[in-house]
Amino acid sequence: MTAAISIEGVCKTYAGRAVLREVTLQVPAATTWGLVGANGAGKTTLIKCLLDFCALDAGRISLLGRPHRTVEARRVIAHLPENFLPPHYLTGREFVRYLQTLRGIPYSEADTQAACAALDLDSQALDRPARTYSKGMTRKLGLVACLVSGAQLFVLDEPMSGLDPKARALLKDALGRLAADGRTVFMSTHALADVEELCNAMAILHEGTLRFTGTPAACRAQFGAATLEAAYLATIA
Ligand SMILES: Nc1ncnc2c1ncn2[C@@H]1O[C@H](COP(=O)(O)OP(=O)(O)OP(=O)(O)O)[C@@H](O)[C@H]1O
Repeated sequence: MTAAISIEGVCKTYAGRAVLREVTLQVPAATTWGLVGANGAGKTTLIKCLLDFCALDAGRISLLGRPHRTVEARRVIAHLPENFLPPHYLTGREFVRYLQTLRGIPYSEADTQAACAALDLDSQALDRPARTYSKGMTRKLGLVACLVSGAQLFVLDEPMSGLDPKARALLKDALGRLAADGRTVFMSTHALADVEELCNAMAILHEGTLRFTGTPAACRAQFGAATLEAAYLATIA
C-alpha cells in the first residue's frame, strides 16, 4: 500500500547548523500519527520540508506516492500552520470561501456551519473580520478550513494549541471521524496524552534525529515505562 507520507534521508541545515539529520519515516495511509519532540527539535522544519515550504539539502519526500514538489501532491493536503494567521481583513466566511476557491471546490455554507459546530466556533463569527477573533477562535477558523477541505492528508502543527478544553475534546472527536473515514492525520504535538488517545503511531524527533517510531504502547514497552511521558523522557535521555 502506498504510504501517505514517505520521507527518505531528509537533511536540512539552517545557517550551517543541521536541523534535520537523515530523517526517514513512512506514514501509512489511513493512520493518525503524532510527531513529538522538544522545543527546537525540528518538528516544524520537517513539516515545512514535506509541504515544500523550504528546500531539502538532501533526501526525498513523497505524499500519497507523488513527489512532494508537484501540484498533484499538494492538492491532497490540508495544513494548519503552527502560527496560523488568516488575512486580517477577510471575514471568517470569506477566508474559508477563498481557500475552497484555491482548491477548486465549491464553498458550502452547510459544511462550513457544521465544521464550526464541530469545533464550537460560533458561526456568527464567520460574518466578522478575522482581526476581531481571539487566539483560540483564529485557531478554530484554521481548523474549520481544514475540515471542509475534503483533503486526504491532514498536516497539523500543534492543532490543540490555544484551544479551550471543550474545543480540544471536540477536535479529538473530529480527528477520530477523519481517521474513521480513512484519512491520514500527521500532527505535531507536545500533548503526549493526546498521542496516547488519538494516534496509531508516533515519531519522536530529538535534535534533528528520529529517536523512535512505532506505537505509543511499543514506546512504553521499550523502556518498561508506566506512562508515555516517562518513555518519551527515556527516549531523549
Ligand atoms: N528559518 C530559520 N532560520 C534559521 N533557523 C531556523 C529557521 N527555522 C527554524 N530554525 C531553527 O531550527 C531548529 C528547529 O526549529 P523548529 O521550529 O523546527 O522546532 P520545533 O520542533 O517545531 O520546535 P517547537 O516545539 O518549539 O515549535 C531551531 O533551532 C530553530 O531555531
